[in-house]
Amino acid sequence: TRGAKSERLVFSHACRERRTKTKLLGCPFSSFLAKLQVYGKSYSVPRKQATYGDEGLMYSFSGVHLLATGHTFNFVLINRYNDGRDHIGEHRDDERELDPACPIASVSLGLPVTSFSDIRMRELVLLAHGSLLLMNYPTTTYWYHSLPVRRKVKMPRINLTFRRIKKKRIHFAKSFKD
Ligand SMILES: O=C(O)CCC(=O)C(=O)O
Ligand SMILES: [Fe+2]
Repeated sequence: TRGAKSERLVFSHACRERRTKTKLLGCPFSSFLAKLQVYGKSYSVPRKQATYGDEGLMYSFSGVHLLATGHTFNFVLINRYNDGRDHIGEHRDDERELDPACPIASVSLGLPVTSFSDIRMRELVLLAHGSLLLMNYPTTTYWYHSLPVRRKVKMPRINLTFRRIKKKRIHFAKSFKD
């Protein structure tokens, strides 16, 4: 549990709200503003950036060099919750085909009222519209979470979870189809 907690990385609008007890423990974003060069002049990049890609790959623009963190996703699961009656029960994303070394990146779009809870740590996280929740190992294996039914909610919400599925399983799925 301690390990799971210290590994969890959260970045969302929710982090700045008092309603969540979850602390901003770390962020995959650069801690400094990079300098870019435009027509020989140096400017601070007016935003934070994070990279995902094959380890060692680098993307450079205007004198800024972004090195990939080594995490790549090969699968995205899109959940559409039509209204507050659609929900997901308590679960862990610990399926065997998921590569546990790869974080799960969860992007929430739509109604910002949805909460995400850990049953053992009793934490509530507000997943705001546009928020990114990054679940690092071992969070994915140990962290229970759910979206309970909210009968008063009439608006839809979409959630995208970017994951990495082990290649072996992909081959298995292909041969199963044939
Ligand atoms: O919709 C969400 O925020 C959670 C989705 C989820 O936990 C899952 O698909 O495994
Ligand atoms: Fe999940």
